[in-house]
Amino acid sequence: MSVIPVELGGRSYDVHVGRGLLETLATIGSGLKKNRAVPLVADSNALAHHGARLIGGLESAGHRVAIHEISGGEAAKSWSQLERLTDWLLAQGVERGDRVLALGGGVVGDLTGLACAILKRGTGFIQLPTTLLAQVDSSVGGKTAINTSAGKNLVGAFHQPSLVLADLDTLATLPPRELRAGYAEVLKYGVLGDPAFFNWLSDDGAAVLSLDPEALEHAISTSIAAKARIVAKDERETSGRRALLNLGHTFGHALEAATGFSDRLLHGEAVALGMVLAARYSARRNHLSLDDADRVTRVVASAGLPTEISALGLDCDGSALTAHMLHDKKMKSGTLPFILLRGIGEAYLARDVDLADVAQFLDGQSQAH
Ligand SMILES: NC(=O)c1ccc[n+]([C@@H]2O[C@H](COP(=O)([O-])OP(=O)(O)OC[C@H]3O[C@@H](n4cnc5c(N)ncnc54)[C@H](O)[C@@H]3O)[C@@H](O)[C@H]2O)c1
Ligand SMILES: O=C(O)C(=O)C[C@@H](O)[C@H](O)[C@H](O)COP(=O)(O)O
Ligand SMILES: [Zn+2]
Repeated sequence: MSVIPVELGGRSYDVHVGRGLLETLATIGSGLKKNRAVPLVADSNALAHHGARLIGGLESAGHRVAIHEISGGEAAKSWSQLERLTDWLLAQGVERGDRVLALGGGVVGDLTGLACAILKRGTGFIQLPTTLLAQVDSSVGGKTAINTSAGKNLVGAFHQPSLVLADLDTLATLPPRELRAGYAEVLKYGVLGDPAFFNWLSDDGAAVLSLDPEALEHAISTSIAAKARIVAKDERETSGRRALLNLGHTFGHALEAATGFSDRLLHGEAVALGMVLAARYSARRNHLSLDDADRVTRVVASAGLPTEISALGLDCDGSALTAHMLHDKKMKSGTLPFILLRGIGEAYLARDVDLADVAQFLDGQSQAH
């Protein structure tokens, strides 16, 4: 078991990583109240597989639990689900000092986090991530959001949880495709800032994907620690440091929009392909060697993640993809910075990228393979 602090002054919290954690929630200083039922917002699959351990542990400690179930992936990050959830939390009589539990992947975490950010202008919540992606990324750092018809995560807030429990036992029931999608965000930490981690993943990534206990814990703890360090320095993405966590996302979010936020392309898959595109675009600008761009492509491909736009069967061209990027939250004074690479482990913010050139590059990518 390891405990990784996220240092944010008065809003600091710990991320616990280990096995059998869900059943111990009530005993690890979680601040849950006993005067009314603990509100649990749960992904339906996570609830079916792991709810009993969590609820059993809470009930043995004298808590009652009220459950709000959410089903259905990315589509649940919507205004209608946000309204349903906030109405339910109000009906439960939730107070600001309570702790709402979010059990599930990034979808439930993002939705619950946003509901808690706006409920009574700020209500406490605890992240109980049950996907690899949520454990290494979305449960940490306080970005919360829903999607709108204009694009991805366009309505949201920064709202930190008070505790995160990443229970590795939950990953045993995760579909292989979801595990690979989460692995894309693990790879991201190596590509953006940690060449030794990238090399380790290139050599031992298969052990992570086969849920080897030691490899898994190392990959997850290293990823969380990397994210915690960045978030502690730039919580609200103002200095440019946190924007590096967006590596692969400028391309990725546009691809998610182009595929209608559907199961055709999961968020992690879009990030994987987006990282490959960021590496190839960096090479096009002669900032990254072709050899390093190929290394990124190979490590993504060897995890069974997508590396070619052409395989998506999109019916839109490069300029349609760059049009989606115009809503990107990094946009400043009409210019969109891109996270590009000078080397593996050396991401930087490029503020001089011409979107017309990106569109041309994307057209080339769609035809190249
Ligand atoms: N806030 C952030 O910083 C941040 C970071 C990265 C990603 N995200 C967001 O996270 C979302 C993606 O999250 P995700 O990949 O976890 O997807 P998800 O929440 O949709 O979960 C993926 C699938 O796994 C199922 N599932 C969850 N836990 C399970 C378990 N233990 N066993 C079996 N099935 C299980 C779910 O029902 C769902 O079908 C995207 O919306 C993305 O934008 C946010
Ligand atoms: O925590 C961050 O910062 C990230 O950028 C992590 C990303 O993996 C995540 O997908 C995030 O939600 C994207 O943020 P957005 O600001 O581009 O919506
Ligand atoms: Zn992401």
